[in-house]
Amino acid sequence: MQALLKCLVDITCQRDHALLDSSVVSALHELVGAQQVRVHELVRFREELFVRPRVWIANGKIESTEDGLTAEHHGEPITSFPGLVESISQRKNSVEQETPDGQHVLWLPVWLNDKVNTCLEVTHSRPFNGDMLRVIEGILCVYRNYQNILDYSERDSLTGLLNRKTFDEKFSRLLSSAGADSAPQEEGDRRQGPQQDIGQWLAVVDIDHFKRVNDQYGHLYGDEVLILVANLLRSSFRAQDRVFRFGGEEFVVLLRSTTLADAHRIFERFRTNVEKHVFPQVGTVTVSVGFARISMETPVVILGHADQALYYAKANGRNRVCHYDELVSSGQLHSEVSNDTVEFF
Ligand SMILES: Nc1nc2c(ncn2[C@@H]2O[C@H](COP(=O)(O)OP(=O)(O)OP(=O)(O)O)[C@@H](O)[C@H]2O)c(=O)[nH]1
Repeated sequence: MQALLKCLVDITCQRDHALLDSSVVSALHELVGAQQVRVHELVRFREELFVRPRVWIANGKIESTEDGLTAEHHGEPITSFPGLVESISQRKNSVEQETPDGQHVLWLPVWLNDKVNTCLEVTHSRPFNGDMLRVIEGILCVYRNYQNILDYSERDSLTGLLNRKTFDEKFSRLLSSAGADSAPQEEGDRRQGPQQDIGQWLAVVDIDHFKRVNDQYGHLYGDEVLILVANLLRSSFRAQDRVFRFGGEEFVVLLRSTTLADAHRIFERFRTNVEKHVFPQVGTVTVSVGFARISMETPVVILGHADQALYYAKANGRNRVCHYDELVSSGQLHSEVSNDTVEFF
């Protein structure tokens, strides 16, 4: 009883998804004597679902995959885990399986509004008995409720995108984990051509003449446009990219591990997706995008570069995508740090 209470206290004092995952893994390991506990995330890539371990316990030590910009690995196709497929397709809370080497594996999808983004995998040397299952199900309920609360504080209530507070908290961490990937290339790598020049990219997206939408159609239609643009953002980028509502009609996208040519193509595709979309009552809406490479500079500088490219796009016709380095090298923009965003960091 005391061990259970201690685990509940540990779980409910967390203010961060990664720490919450770790405390749930430790709790299940301790309370049911599980040999292995893993938290997986389900990632959709090219219409296929993949299972990617996020946090697990190995030899009594908690391990995790960093939420890094370089996290390109999609994981294993979900079809490699028949127990998980069965639990999701039959909308079960858990499915137990015995492996060929006599281990017992319990798959537990974390259902949130009929959707599963996360699941737990608990492995034990013995079959799970009633007491163990009751403890696991109780911890799973606390985990689900707490994930809901954390989601609520990390997300913008209108669009459901990650909010600016989350960006401020996470960007420095994402930058440090992207450090190695963003380091300047060696001469030998550079000779392989621009296709090898993989980078991480930050874009600031702003709806054009949004004030006119509010003034002409009212705030309710303005809000509807924000929600629809947020949906287009979600569907235009990959699961491992991150999209934030930064405030008002401004959004920030972190695009992971791609070349400059692809970054251009991806942001252009998003821009045309918005341009082609028919917004109820309002009709056509366009967006301007400024983007910059995520370098070893500080977050303020990187955000400032993307902002400068955005202002250039706004001042030069709107409904376009501009890249900071290209504007600087072509002499259209002078290299200087915008101080507009300094207050955030
Ligand atoms: N409906 C709605 N409007 C918002 C929200 N947040 C900010 N706005 C409005 O967004 C508008 C932003 O206007 P401006 O900054 O002048 O920019 P703009 O009209 O988009 O013009 P450009 O950016 O120069 O193309 C203001 O009218 C704000 O009131 C929101 O949550 N809902």
